[in-house]
Amino acid sequence: MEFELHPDLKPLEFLLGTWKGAGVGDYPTIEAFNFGQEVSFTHIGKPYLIYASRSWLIEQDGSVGRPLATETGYWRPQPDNQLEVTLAHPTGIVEIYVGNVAFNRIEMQTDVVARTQTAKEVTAGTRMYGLLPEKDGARDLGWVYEMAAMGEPLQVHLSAQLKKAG
Ligand code: HEM
Repeated sequence: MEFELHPDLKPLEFLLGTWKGAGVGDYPTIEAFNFGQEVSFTHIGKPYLIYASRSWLIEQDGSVGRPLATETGYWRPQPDNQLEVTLAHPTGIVEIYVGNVAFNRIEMQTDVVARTQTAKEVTAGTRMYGLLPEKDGARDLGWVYEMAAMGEPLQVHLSAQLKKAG
C-alpha cells in the first residue's frame, strides 16, 4: 500500500527505501571482521520511519558467512531538526537515541541503553548516517557506530557503505 509522506518526515526522506552494502567491524575485545548489511526504511503515512537491519559475515575469501546482528526500530523526527530513535536488539539490549538531522546527515547519541540480565555490557553509543558525495550518478549511505561496552571507552565498532537497492 502507498501512503502519503507525513510532512514531519521530510528531513528523513533521503533514507527511504532499501540499502545494501558492506562494512568493517572491530573492537578491542574481538577480532576485526568484514560484514554485509541490508537496511530498510519504510513508512505508513505516520510521522516516523520503520527501520530494520540485518547483517552477515563476509569470509576472508569474500563468500557469505553466518548471520550477524539484526536490529529494528523507529525513527521519530521532532521539531527543530531533532530526532528520537528507538532500537531493539535480539541480544537483550534496547537503545534510545537523541540527535539531529541536517543536510542529509544524522548524528545521534544514546540517551538510554537498557539491558536484560544476560545481555553484554553495552553502556553508550553514537551513530552517524549520511549520504556520501555522488559517484556514478548515485549517492551511497554511509554510517558509523561507536560504542562503549565490555568496560572499554566509546570507540568505533562498525562502519559501512550501502547502495540504494530499491
Ligand atoms: C551491523 C551490525 C553489527 C555487526 C555486523 C556486529 C558484529 C559483531 C561481531 C562479528 C562481533 C564478534 C563476536 C561475534 O562473532 O558475535 C561483535 C561483538 C560485539 N558486538 Fe557487535 N555487531 C553489530 C552491531 C552491534 C550493536 C548495535 C551492538 C550494541 C548494541 C553490538 C555490541 C557488541 C558487543 C558488546 C560485542 C563484544 C562482545 C564481546 O567482547 O564479548 N554490536 N559484533
